[in-house]
Amino acid sequence: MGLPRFGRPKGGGGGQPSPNLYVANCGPAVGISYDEIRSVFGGFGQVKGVYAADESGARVVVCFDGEVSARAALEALNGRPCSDLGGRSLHVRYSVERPVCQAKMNDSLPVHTYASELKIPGLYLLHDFISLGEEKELLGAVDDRPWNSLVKRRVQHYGYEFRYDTRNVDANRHLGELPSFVSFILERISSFPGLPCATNASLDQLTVNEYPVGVGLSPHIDTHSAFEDLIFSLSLAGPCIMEFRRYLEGGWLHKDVSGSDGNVDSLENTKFLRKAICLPPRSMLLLSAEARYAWHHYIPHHKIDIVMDKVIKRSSRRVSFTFRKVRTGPCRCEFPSYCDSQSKHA
Ligand SMILES: O=C(O)CCC(=O)C(=O)O
Ligand SMILES: [Fe+2]
Repeated sequence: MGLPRFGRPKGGGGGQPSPNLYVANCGPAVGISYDEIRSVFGGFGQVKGVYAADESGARVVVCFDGEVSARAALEALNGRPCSDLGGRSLHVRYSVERPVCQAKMNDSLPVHTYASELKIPGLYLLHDFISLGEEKELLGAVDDRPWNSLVKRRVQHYGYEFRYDTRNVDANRHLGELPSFVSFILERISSFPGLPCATNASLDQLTVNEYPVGVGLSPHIDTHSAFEDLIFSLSLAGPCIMEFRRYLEGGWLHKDVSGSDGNVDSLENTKFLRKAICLPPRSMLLLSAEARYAWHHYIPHHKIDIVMDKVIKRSSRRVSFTFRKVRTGPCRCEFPSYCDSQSKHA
């Protein structure tokens, strides 16, 4: 389920009477829970539901079972500080039902919890891959080391440097072994169901990304010729939503050309399938097969995410550890239209 199909009325005034109210300055982002909202509006009649009106977390739609209750609530609560809702002044108007197509466009994508729900071959997510104590140690270790600042986020590279201008690595410039503070992760990676035992030993490149609150990552496929089949990403500190897009016409040439860290989405007008998953802290994501080679991954630039109709405020930075194996020969995957090694234009 996404957002309800009710939006903000156009123009001034309270709008056309309706059982549904659009209430601004109210919601989880300003410290008011849906239960509190339901309880206050419930004083005027039966409330059928309270929903996020948009992704702000500060605007809701309250649906009553009839117009009489909605009118009573609007007249009593609009423009006055409400002591039961933290003394906030609510802006209340009648809500209008949006046409289906508009509702669909504005709807947030359903966000799944388990990788199997996305039905993308080769996508896996293990929750609680590390403990709270281990997470703290990993964060301490990277915070003790120098970060490189990109435009919007900071990074550290181990093993080989990842170059954002070429979206590749220089396989001839080995920076050294992966640091000892990640040894236990590499060992645990061999517990991933169905992987060859030697996988952990072969991973030789680590990128640590630190995303401030609200910062995401442009849609991309990790360059086929740069890395082998398996890409592991461990999430720490804060959660994020990761979206996967399968562009119907493929083509590695369409990749994000925004350079080091820009937000340019050069794929906007192309048709694509979209699926989304929540990556909680301490979870390990694995991209392999089709998920690695044919689906773009993307972290939307949001301060608020909606997961299972709940508004989740991103309140902490997210730090990710991405483990890969640098490729030394050309890629021979089964997805040539996404592959820089196999494209005629490469
Ligand atoms: O932050 C992540 O989990 C993903 C990072 C990523 O996709 C990349 O570095 O290519
Ligand atoms: Fe990536």
